[in-house]
Amino acid sequence: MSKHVQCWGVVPAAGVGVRMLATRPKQYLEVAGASLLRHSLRALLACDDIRGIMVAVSPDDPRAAELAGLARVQTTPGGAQRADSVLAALHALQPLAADDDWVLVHDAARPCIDPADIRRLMVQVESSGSGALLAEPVVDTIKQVDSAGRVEKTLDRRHLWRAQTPQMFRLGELAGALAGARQAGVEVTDEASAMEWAGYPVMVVPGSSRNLKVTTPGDLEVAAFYLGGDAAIVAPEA
Ligand SMILES: Nc1ccn([C@@H]2O[C@H](COP(=O)(O)OP(=O)(O)OP(=O)(O)O)[C@@H](O)[C@H]2O)c(=O)n1
Ligand SMILES: C[C@](O)(CO)[C@H](O)COP(=O)(O)O
Repeated sequence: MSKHVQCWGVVPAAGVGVRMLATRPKQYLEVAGASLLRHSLRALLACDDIRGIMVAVSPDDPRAAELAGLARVQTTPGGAQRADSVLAALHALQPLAADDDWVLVHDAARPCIDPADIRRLMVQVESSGSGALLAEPVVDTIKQVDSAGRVEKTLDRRHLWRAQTPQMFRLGELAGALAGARQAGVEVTDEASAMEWAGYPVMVVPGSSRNLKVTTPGDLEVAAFYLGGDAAIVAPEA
């Protein structure tokens, strides 16, 4: 990153993890000796160019205390939807950062991200000047299906990519796009969708399939494989 424009991290970690069917929000499940959230933070913290990281956490969850004292990490209350949590974290960063600064938004639920892939995204964004996200080309044949289960058509996979995180945009533009989408009632499931909606160019940078989002119990086993450890079975809490 150039000297005057800084780079920050935002980690949405305020979800409930309904699809994980666990006894605690999935970002606090342990794999290979650390929570998913800690693995995700570790990868971002390995990038020296990231000045600081704002983590959006559930205000009611005492587990967020596990982040206390971590250098370069601060927390702020998240919101009802992922986009609300990201916007809350951007607002919390605004007193520390400039609108032109870059922000890398990375899901707490993507613990297997390789710091080398984060750096590749940063280099690409710096050289092109356009915001970008890590993404994976689709390798399957994809069907568009109607509500009755009838195939309408087969999509051209040469133009289809699976969005991952980190997603990297300028702080002011991203905050404006997310706030605008919310005000217009447009539901966005990632930062790139808000930026597309607001009319900004967005590029993809090829990522790796190891950067999976841990969504269901089976994903935890895959994450444990990549992180080189066991996935803890979380017993119901007293
Ligand atoms: N209100 C929300 C919802 C999600 N997230 C975060 O966004 C990331 C990706 O979201 P997802 O995988 O959908 O997480 P959950 O919403 O927790 O999962 P589910 O939909 O199964 O409840 C996760 O790190 C999650 O903690 C968040 O910060 N605030
Ligand atoms: C941001 C994301 O991880 C990109 O794949 C994804 O959109 C998260 O949202 P979801 O709740 O799983 O739809």
